[in-house]
Amino acid sequence: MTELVHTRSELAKARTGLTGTVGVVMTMGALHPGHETLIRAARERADHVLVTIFVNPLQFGPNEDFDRYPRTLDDDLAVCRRAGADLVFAPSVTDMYPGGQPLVRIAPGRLGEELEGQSRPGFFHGVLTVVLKLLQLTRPDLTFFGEKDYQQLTLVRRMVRDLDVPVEVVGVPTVREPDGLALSSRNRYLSADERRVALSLSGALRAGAAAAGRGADAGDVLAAAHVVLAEVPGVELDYLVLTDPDLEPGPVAGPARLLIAAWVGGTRLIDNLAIRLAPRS
Ligand SMILES: Nc1ncnc2c1ncn2[C@@H]1O[C@H](COP(=O)(O)OP(=O)(O)OP(=O)(O)O)[C@@H](O)[C@H]1O
Ligand SMILES: CC(C)(CO)[C@@H](O)C(=O)[O-]
Ligand code: BAL
Repeated sequence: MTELVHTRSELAKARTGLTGTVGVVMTMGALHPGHETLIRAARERADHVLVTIFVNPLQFGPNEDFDRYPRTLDDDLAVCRRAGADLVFAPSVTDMYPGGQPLVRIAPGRLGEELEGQSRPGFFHGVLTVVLKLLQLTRPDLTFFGEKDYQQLTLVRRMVRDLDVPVEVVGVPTVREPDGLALSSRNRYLSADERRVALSLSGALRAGAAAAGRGADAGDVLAAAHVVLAEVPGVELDYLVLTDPDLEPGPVAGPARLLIAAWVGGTRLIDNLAIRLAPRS
């Protein structure tokens, strides 16, 4: 059975009933099979699974899609039930931020200002602040994050390490459509034509990975990815970078990560792939 609670006092009461280990999956709702995979991963590792559903205003910029972000609680509950969640916490904005906008926020540091943070100022302050609040409220042993949001996963790991938060962060590989498109709640904004255009993001990443497999260096990996993007009109590239797997600055060799963000019509999409470069000689 999946119990639904909305307030922090209901959560506190329901949480005391969860004996044994607890795994938490944090989401903004509009659940899809990517989220379901996170819930099932939590199911395998923990005695109880708690899902949070909260569209966090703190991580949206003034011109972003907070108001139109899909809110589909009934459908989301069906997904949670099917995937075996025990408890769903779907608070209101007032319940999460009873004093209004928090004065104290988590500062994500250098990495929080790059890539997603450069295009979405304040984004990771908002994400890490709500993630820490949800960790305090739910007190899990394990928490599960998707590799689709790779920089977010990396920063959550860093926060947990740097601030000694007593939780294990588990990364879950990206779930894709059969044609390669990374599942994302924002995919529902795409028209059929835009969806075809959006395939060039994963196509570019795959072309980069294939070039690396043929022994290409970092420059040629990026060039191979750019070729795919150049073939498809309608993609407005934000960034395409090849970086260290921990997103540390400096030259890249051996294991690496290729990350992309682009606009397709009015929708901003992200994706990434693990790449193995030949070691530097
Ligand atoms: N395709 C996917 N594969 C694996 N994990 C995913 C996938 N999509 C989302 N997740 C993970 O689910 C969690 C909640 O993400 P969120 O609710 O923002 O969904 P989303 O699809 O990323 O939404 P959006 O389109 O708004 O970015 C995050 O840890 C995210 O990385
Ligand atoms: C982690 C998160 C639930 C925080 O609002 C959100 O950024 C998301 O859904 O990835
Ligand atoms: N999927 C991460 C949350 C966001 O894009 O707002």
